[in-house]
Amino acid sequence: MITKEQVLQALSKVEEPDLKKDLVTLNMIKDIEINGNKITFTVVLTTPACPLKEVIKNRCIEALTTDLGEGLDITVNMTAEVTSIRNSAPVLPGVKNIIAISSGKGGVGKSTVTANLALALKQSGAKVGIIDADIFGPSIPMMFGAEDVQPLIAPKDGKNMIHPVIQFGIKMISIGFLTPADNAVVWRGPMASQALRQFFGDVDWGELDYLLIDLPPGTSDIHLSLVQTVPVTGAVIVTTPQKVAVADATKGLSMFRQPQINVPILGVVENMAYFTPKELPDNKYYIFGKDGGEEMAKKFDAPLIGKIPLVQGIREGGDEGRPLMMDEQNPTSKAFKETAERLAQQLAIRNANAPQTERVQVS
Ligand SMILES: Nc1ncnc2c1ncn2[C@@H]1O[C@H](COP(=O)(O)OP(=O)(O)OP(=O)(O)O)[C@@H](O)[C@H]1O
Repeated sequence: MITKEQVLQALSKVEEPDLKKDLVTLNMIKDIEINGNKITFTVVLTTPACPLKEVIKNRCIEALTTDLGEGLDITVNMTAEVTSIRNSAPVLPGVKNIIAISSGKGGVGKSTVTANLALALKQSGAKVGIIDADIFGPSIPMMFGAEDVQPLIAPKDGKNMIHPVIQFGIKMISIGFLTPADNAVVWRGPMASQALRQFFGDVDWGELDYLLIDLPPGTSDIHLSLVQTVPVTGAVIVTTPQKVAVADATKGLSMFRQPQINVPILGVVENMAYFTPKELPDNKYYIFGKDGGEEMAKKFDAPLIGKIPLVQGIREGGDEGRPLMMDEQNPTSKAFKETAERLAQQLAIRNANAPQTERVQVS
């Protein structure tokens, strides 16, 4: 008769390819049931967006067959619980990961990438939120077709809390929901920083796997307010391959790596990496230069997590308030899906290997 111990013994030979430890040590095997030659168990992955789901599943079956023989009836259920190192965080304990999305130069597509990555993560089964931290030029409400929506304000535990707007299954907050768009530009720096702090302290975010922060371009007061307000789990740098964009993105990357800030870089996204006309699908035109983001990632030893093409549908999706990821059949959605998977993967690796980021203290 097959025992639970034998099953665990076999599965302890399967390594999680990213975390480089076996599934049993990582506590990823749950609910083993054995009935004659029928074995059922669950593998709890570190993210529903795990790109290695099938690989891990097949390796489990292989390991069991090798150890316990052919002719087994094996059912592997794959589920996921997003990992977090924020368990005892004083601010937003229900939010597992806070991810800053940053760029150097303006207009490189940071908000577009944020919106589509959020949707790709959500489609994988994760709970996702966005803070539009671009107080001076908020674009998230428009990109999600939610410009006229006003968030609800309701008391919770004796305090008035803002409920995030929920659009396409993503919880979001933006200054654009709270003030008329024309007002935002005249805000002074300290007021903008105060608004950002309120997005953390006065919004009822509930439980989230990933909270994406769409930062303003450059390295601003808002960036510093962010790292002073919450420990940021990691940062993503968005750039086009263009020289000036890469030069500015490098400054952004270096800021997160400064010893007193010390936010891990989860990856670089090269946006507008190439253009492929519909009528010539095999041709690639490098309108903004070639591989600039990739080279930057290499130089700074950061993972390149995606190359997004320049596609009319991406621009149209943004302008029409329905990001391209809402159309899962669109061939370009694959680029965002894969980028989201690599982001989730890098985050799981980061959470397995490094402690909580410290909040930056003002001295
Ligand atoms: N891959 C792409 N293909 C086509 N258009 C794109 C792509 N990425 C972004 N865009 C378009 O480029 C414009 C700028 O994008 P977006 O607003 O996301 O940039 P940003 O870096 O967030 O800008 P800001 O500096 O204002 O914060 C938008 O019109 C958007 O639709």
